[in-house]
Amino acid sequence: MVIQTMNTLLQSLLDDLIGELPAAVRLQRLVDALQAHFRCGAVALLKLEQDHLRPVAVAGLVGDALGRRFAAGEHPRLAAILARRGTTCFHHDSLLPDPYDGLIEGHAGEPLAVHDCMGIALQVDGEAWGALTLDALQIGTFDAAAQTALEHLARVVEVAVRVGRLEGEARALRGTTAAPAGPADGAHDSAEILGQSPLVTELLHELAVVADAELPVLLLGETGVGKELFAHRLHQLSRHRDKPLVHVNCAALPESLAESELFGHARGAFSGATSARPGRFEAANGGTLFLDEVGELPLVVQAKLLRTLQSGEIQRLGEDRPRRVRVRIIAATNRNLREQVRSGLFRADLYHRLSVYPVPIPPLRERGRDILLLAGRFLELNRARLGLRSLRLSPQAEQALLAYPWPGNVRELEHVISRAALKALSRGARRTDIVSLQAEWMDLEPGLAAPQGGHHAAPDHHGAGPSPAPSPLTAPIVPLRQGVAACQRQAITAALAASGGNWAEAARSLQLDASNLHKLARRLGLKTA
Ligand SMILES: Nc1ncnc2c1ncn2[C@@H]1O[C@H](COP(=O)(O)OP(=O)(O)OP(=O)(O)O)[C@@H](O)[C@H]1O
Repeated sequence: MVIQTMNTLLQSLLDDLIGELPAAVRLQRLVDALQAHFRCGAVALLKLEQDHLRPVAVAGLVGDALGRRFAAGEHPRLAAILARRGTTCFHHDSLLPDPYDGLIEGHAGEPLAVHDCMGIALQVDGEAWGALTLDALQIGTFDAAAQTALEHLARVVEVAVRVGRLEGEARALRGTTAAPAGPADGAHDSAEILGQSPLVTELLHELAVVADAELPVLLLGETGVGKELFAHRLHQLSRHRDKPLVHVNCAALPESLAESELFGHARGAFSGATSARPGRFEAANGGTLFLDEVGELPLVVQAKLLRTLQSGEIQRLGEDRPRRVRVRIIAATNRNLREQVRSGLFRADLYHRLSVYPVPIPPLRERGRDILLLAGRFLELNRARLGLRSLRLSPQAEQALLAYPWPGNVRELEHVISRAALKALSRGARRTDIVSLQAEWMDLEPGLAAPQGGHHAAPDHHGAGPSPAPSPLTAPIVPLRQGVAACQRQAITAALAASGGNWAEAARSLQLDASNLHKLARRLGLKTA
């Protein structure tokens, strides 16, 4: 790459500031330009959130780096950078551990070569915003001139962050986004929801739009896709975010107690009711009631729930007096509720009430490289929990994670990484090593087919985990048509994963016409619309 002079660099950064660019793209271009200008291995722009730093744009770091969080207290270099205003430089002989040990792209699993590192704290609107860090694999890259240049360029980065923030606020004021003011500075505004694939970005946008309406929302998706997380997100984005969010796990409510749990009871309403007690509806008054696993609600309770939704009133068990409640309902299920209605397990009228606004949450296998972002988060959590210097994925493990259909979704990914990290230790990895998790430690079933139905029709079972895949010799003989469908499903899922959920790109890689791909995906149950 041509090394730009300071003037041409400033010119192109200013052009980006003036131009209409999504804030995240502007920050990424900035980081790429800094990497080229300083001729360094890696650049990271990190946002300070409470006590940890979250990468919002990186260049030269492995794919999962964006999903990681670096606790300032655990990384003395980052703490030192944050503690002062100017450039902080660590020379190659510094003994302080580097937060990016093992994370530099192209240096998979090797300790970082002796290198220089510098960083600078960033302030926006008079407050600490985060930091910019640069790592070079060549000693002496960050001389006095480079350190001074970083001080000038850090001001441009601060301006870019501020412009992104102001643009976000302006959009919110114009009402082009329903999201309440949040970190609109180009950083991925998703609290703890990780994901940058088109499907997740679209979903977050949809949640922001629907959050403020009083409508009930029905979150649909396979087990472990994050329905609970998205329900919390909806509540946080709603105007009732200062009011309670009450979580009810309908699957854990015994039929005999369900009514009093939801609606409360009067003193003496049943034996053991020694005092009057409000139910979950009253507890959620003014806020949100999250009915998790709503498909498991007993039919008798479904009838009472329907009455409450229709009238906006509840009646405590053993009381005649109705009480008014104002509660926003978010329900979630991994069941196919329409199927449940057909088989008489779920009331059709309640289904219609709850499904005014159904929100399908895409399964992990359709989120492309989000798998690596999430893996990065879980790697970092395990690294800290196990007290390891560095925990990363081998290139083969990365590929294996991207190709696997994830029937248990994000929860399964979390468990796979934790298990593999423990396996690494049991195989003799030392805490001071850069530990690379190997594909074979993940115990991913080869050739496991994706569950049928895609995210629009949630599967009809709970906690689906991977079932063992038979070897070709022991595989049962299946009708050829069924075998071909399984094969097609797998190829489409893999292509979608590789394209980050982009159907046009997936069609190209499968050498299919896009409309034929859509038709085939619908026929295979991978898509409904
Ligand atoms: N996008 C995401 N970013 C970060 N963490 C996630 C994301 N999605 C899911 N998780 C994590 O995955 C785990 C499972 O998520 P959650 O319990 O919300 O799934 P669920 O769909 O409600 O599952 P179930 O249907 O089995 O109840 C949680 O630990 C959650 O924090």
